Amino acid sequence: MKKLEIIDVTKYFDELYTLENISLTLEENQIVSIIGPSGSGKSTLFNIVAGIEKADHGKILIEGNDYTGKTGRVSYMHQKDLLLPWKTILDNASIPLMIKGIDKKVARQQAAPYFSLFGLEGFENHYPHQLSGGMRQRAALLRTYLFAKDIMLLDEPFGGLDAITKRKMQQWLLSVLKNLKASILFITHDIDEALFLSDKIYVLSERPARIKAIFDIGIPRPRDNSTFTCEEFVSLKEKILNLL
Ligand SMILES: Nc1ncnc2c1ncn2[C@@H]1O[C@H](COP(=O)(O)OP(=O)(O)OP(=O)(O)O)[C@@H](O)[C@H]1O
Repeated sequence: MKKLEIIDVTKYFDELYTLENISLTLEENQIVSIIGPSGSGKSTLFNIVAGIEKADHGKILIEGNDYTGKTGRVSYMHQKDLLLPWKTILDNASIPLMIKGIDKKVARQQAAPYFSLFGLEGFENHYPHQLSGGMRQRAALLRTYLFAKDIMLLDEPFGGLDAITKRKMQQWLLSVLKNLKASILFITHDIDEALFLSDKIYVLSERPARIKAIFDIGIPRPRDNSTFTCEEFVSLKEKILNLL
């Protein structure tokens, strides 16, 4: 099933031509990555999907319904985790439920069962500064997930992490997705990351961003460390590198 369709989206910021006829499809339970040069318009595209920014032309369909310009349907996580430093991890995770009008106590009760799946069990009452970088990102991912469980927009969620933590987080994300039904649109500058995680990769051009190429990633799952050196991975990586 098509969870999300971006149809022919064009965007100008005054004279600045940013997105040119972008169309993209995210199927249910897929991870689709977007790779493109800095400043090409990837975050702008996410803002349009989230309804925060208006497109000059084009549509956003979610499960076939028109969500162009509407907020609140998909969850969205930025590179900087933005956990509130004065709130515990449990209270941070409860925020999206409270935004939806759920009482604080009930929100905590609903968020708590996810802590073990997100590798945060025992840290419910800790504050963000007491957690490692990877744990903070998992907490931010949990908070994002609790806002809208089925469609998540992740804008370089592991961009600020060291290489080893990043690799662990990618593996963790794939394993956790076996238990959570979620469709993910993922922005990254990291080709290895895109290839490791994705079912499909869209490569964007310099601004105005056009779709330069679309790759279906048939690398078998489950993926593990050996994925990074398999023939298909290496050959796709070379093709993408040549496009950027
Ligand atoms: N609100 C805005 N007003 C004017 N220009 C904007 C606005 N938001 C973004 N831009 C411009 O649009 C272009 C695309 O920005 P955007 O942040 O979407 O790129 P990006 O591909 O996400 O970049 P990066 O990979 O560096 O995060 C940039 O030139 C940026 O300066």
